Amino acid sequence: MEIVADGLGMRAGEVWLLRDVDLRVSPGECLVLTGPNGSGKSTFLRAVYGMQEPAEGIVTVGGAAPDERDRNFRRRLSVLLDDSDFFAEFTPAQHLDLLATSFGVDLDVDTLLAGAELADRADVTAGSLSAGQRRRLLLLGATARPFDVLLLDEPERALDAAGKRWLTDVIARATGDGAVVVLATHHPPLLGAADHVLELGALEPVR
Ligand SMILES: Nc1ncnc2c1ncn2[C@@H]1O[C@H](COP(=O)(O)OP(=O)(O)OP(=O)(O)O)[C@@H](O)[C@H]1O
Repeated sequence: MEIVADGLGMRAGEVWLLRDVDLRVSPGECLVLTGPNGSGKSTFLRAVYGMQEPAEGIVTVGGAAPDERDRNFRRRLSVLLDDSDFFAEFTPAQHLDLLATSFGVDLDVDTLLAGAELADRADVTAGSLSAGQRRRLLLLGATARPFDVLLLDEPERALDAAGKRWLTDVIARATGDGAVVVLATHHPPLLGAADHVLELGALEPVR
């Protein structure tokens, strides 16, 4: 599913966060969004997910306007924008079982948990995981399910050095499988995954 922005402009109140953005991200490619706090990275991700309308121009996903309310659309986009996809009373193994059931896929839960270094945490309630372990579980959930597009907002949050290397591998696997990945980051090494970089931060007043 290709992502296309054509003359895209997004505002926050009386400033343009981004304007006149033209880009095309094809299957197998990764777009990395960079820029300081408040520069519009999350806003761009919300536009791609159809949560926020552009003020100008258009963004399309797979040739159509994105709509997060559309179930078929949501099944093709995997999104990790905050920590909400998380059930504190479920164990990591139960999270992955639930995912396998809802997407009708077989998941090798033990291998996935081992890859995320969560094997010894498989059967404790997720509410008792550390911040970095919780992030690993969320990333695992977002990437173990089928998707054509993966949207990640600061996926490196709370990860240690080994976790960040694992994240890099997970992203490479996703693009290698032909998905489009769009991620916002404050972790410069993730720019190594980028086929395209959108640098935000030139806030311009709305006249
Ligand atoms: N719902 C909203 N209503 C009004 N303004 C908003 C809303 N959401 C975000 N903003 C504003 O838009 C600007 C961009 O926010 P955004 O979250 O997109 O930045 P970001 O680049 O992701 O920042 P960070 O690096 O801190 O995550 C900020 O000034 C923010 O206050």
